[in-house]
Amino acid sequence: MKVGIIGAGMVGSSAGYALALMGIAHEIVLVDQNHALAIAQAEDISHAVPFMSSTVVRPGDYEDLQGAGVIIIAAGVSQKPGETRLALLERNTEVFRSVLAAVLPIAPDAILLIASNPVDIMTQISTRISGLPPGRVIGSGTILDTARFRSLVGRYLGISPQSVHAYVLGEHGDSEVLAWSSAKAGSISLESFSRQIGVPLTEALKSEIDDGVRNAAYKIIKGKGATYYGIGAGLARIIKAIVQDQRDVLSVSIVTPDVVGVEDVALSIPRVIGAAGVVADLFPDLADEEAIALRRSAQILKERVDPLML
Ligand SMILES: NC(=O)C1=CN([C@@H]2O[C@H](COP(=O)(O)OP(=O)(O)OC[C@H]3O[C@@H](n4cnc5c(N)ncnc54)[C@H](O)[C@@H]3O)[C@@H](O)[C@H]2O)C=CC1
Ligand SMILES: CC(=O)C(=O)O
Repeated sequence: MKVGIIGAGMVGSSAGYALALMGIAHEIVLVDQNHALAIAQAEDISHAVPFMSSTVVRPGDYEDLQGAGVIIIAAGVSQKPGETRLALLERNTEVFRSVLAAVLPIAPDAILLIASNPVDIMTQISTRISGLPPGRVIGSGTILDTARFRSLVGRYLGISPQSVHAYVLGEHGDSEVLAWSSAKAGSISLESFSRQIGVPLTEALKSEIDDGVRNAAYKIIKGKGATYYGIGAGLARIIKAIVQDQRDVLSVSIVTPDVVGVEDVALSIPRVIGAAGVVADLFPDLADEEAIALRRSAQILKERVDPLML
């Protein structure tokens, strides 16, 4: 499959690098308004290819995205230290209007994979502007937050993050919800697992993990200016599910008809992803306080997105 990446900055290039290492696309085309950057990133990534795969990585213009199966949109501005994702909304909405106007006539059948922040709202705007079915306009949503959650829980419990089955729901942002009540280690509830191995899952420990997940981006951006390796791998993981029609359950954001009583809002819950994009939504069983927090998260997004949908 040909994969297009619009925005060859830190996130777009990291996704390209992860994809090239995984060898799941036969061609990757990098497009950026800074064409010199796209040329340099494509050349640099292509030098990793001989070690791992045979993917062709090249810079291009919008016309070169013709025939792409998936197009990542990672163009726009990113957070400065201390800035929230929602603060990027106006600036990135403008960027998306021009990017979508350029790409949709060239690649009308591509699945759009949105990374730019605030990712849930950019996903909803892209769904509206493109007129594509919601399952074909996928925001990376909380795929990264879920990875952070699994990583921290795995570290505390002394098990592989891949054996931790736990999701972050709602906004990819400050109001996100860690779904502790449905989290499992293997097939065992976290509560039972932690008791059995003698590592009690105290409220203090949960609160520390919550802070580690919710504030990871702020801490990383303060330390190095941006986050990109995690989301780069997450975007590549979503594309793998599409290219290989894997029917994986991943937490991603699409416009959803009803989320705990909030209608038509893009946010993350676990969803089944295959060749056609998102093919099923899964609503986890939640504790009462988690359902209330998810509703609040949905409302926060809805209040920001509704004025843009007029
Ligand atoms: N979804 C997630 O989990 C994450 C999302 N992000 C978001 O991803 C976005 C990109 O972040 P970075 O790559 O760090 O930023 P960056 O500044 O390194 O790259 C952005 C690129 O977009 C390009 N660009 C801007 N306007 C454009 C246009 N109209 N057409 C084509 N290209 C255009 C710029 O030239 C630049 O190369 C930000 O909105 C950031 O907040 C960042 C990390 C995680
Ligand atoms: C920047 C961002 O959205 C993240 O790292 O979660």
